[in-house]
Amino acid sequence: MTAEKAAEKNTEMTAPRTRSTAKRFLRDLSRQRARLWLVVGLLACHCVFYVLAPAQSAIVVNLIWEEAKGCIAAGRAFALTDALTMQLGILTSYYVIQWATYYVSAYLMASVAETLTLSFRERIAAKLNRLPLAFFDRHKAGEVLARVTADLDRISEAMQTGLFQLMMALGYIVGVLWAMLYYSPPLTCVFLGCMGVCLLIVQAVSKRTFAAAERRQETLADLTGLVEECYAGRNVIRAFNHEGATIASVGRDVTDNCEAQRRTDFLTNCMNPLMRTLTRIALALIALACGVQMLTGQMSVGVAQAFFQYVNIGAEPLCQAAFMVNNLQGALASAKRTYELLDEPEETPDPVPCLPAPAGPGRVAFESVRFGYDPATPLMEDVSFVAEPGQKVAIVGPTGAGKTTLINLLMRFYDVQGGRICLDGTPTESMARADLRDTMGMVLQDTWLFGGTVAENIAYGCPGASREQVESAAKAACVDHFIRTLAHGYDTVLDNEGSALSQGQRQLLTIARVILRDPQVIILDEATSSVDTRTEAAIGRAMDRLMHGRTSFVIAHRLSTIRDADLILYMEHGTIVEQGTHESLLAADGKYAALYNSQFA
Ligand SMILES: Nc1ncnc2c1ncn2[C@@H]1O[C@H](COP(=O)(O)OP(=O)(O)OP(=O)(O)O)[C@@H](O)[C@H]1O
Repeated sequence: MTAEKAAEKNTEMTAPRTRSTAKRFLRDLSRQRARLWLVVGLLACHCVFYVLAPAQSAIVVNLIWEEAKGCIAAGRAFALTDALTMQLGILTSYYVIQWATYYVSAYLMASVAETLTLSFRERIAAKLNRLPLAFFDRHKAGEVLARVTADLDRISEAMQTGLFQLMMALGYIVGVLWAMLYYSPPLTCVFLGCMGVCLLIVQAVSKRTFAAAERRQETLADLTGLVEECYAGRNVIRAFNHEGATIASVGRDVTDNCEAQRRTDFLTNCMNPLMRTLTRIALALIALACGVQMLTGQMSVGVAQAFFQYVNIGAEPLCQAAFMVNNLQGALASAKRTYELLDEPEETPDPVPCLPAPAGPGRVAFESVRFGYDPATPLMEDVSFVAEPGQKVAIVGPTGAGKTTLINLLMRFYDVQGGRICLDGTPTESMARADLRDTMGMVLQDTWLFGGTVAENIAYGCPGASREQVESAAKAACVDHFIRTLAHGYDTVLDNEGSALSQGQRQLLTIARVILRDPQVIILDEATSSVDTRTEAAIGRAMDRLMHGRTSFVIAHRLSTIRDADLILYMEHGTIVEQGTHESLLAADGKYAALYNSQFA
């Protein structure tokens, strides 16, 4: 299949999609039907007075013409007659009404557009919270960001320009045709002939514009995703001297976006000169006919100039048609991408009614759990173990063994595909996710701090906590002393996710956050390798305090810290291949013993 045929097929396939997107978009828009009807009413009023103004100007011009001819014949000076003054007053009032109705309707349209954008943003924000983590595994942050920013901005812009102008253009054309038919039906037919040709061209081009605009938004999302990735990985890029390759790949995405933008702009701009030429031909023909009718006395000077004004008013929307169509097609392409995000399959909803999360004591049981990120290729086939209340469970194994996955399932970031996980005898899938997560506290390697004060960051899981509670959590996490050395102590604002803090300091703050939350079950991803020995000792003490009296899961990277664990799970290829205490596993002389001996022998 040639490239042109493929493009043709693509264009044919986009037509039904465009229609269904347009229908859905109109449904969303109709939620503000009262304000929209007001806009339509005001615009109709604006168009009526816009179209009446040339007719009124014909009366004024004819009066001036008659008065001027009378003055020349009588040899007197030109003076404003009462009739002329009154007609001039009426003409001025038409212009004032036109202006006022235009501005009020434009203001209302802007508010309709912004309210719609706001509702899309709210729906997307709520949706992002309901999407499973698998969605975020598949999509780059920048790509999602582009839908929330660039796509929604385009919809808003198109409504305020494209849709608004389209409604106004339709009003002008209807009014102008009515006025033209009143003055001269034959000349109106000339104008209608030109308009028909223009509309055929617009229709042919608009079919292609949707596909072009969709491609433009896609390339923009790819570019945003890549730039976001490069920004986040800037240190690694420099460390590996990959600046050149990175610039080249950004360059490729920029070129793709530029190409898509160029095609969309070309489709818009190529039509304008063509439309102008066609309308100029219509104007020339009409001017010729008006001249002949004036010379034969069939048309007055005032009517001729009014007719000319009507042709201009009617021609302008035709010249702008490509712009309006492009604008609206671009908005539809953006709306389609927004709906795609809103239609993404969500996490399975919490059961109704759901069981309350047990208040304690924190017994966790995995019962024949089966799971795979891709259900077709299971990672875990039959994972079972029990963590008794207050026990420390260490999870060890080579990289990619499934340690993090086990935690992801416990937190219900992903749902199990077989078997079940119970907390104090209650299956976790029978509880609301929020209730389950309330019982758990996580300290990850990937510490996350947000732009706010140190105190706010510690109180993230308990927004109502008092300053005393925050400070005592910080003391328990061995980070109080460090916080007091900061410029504003607990009120120091952390910028850029706390990037000015060291990895160890960030981890101590996240430990304080979990201590304050006081959960039943603790999950620790041990990450002490990147900190100095003093900080490591402080983190170790803080973690011990955190785990004291609570069921805890520790993803251990160094076996020295887990000799005292009540249960050690040794994992490989998603399966627990050995479980027991340190002593029993050493005695069994299996894989754990081999790993331990490789580290300490
Ligand atoms: N979001 C994901 N989507 C698809 N596959 C994943 C995802 N996360 C992990 N995996 C795969 O699942 C397997 C287990 O990964 P997991 O992160 O649980 O290992 P791990 O034992 O925690 O490794 P490490 O010690 O390196 O952190 C790996 O093969 C990994 O490639």
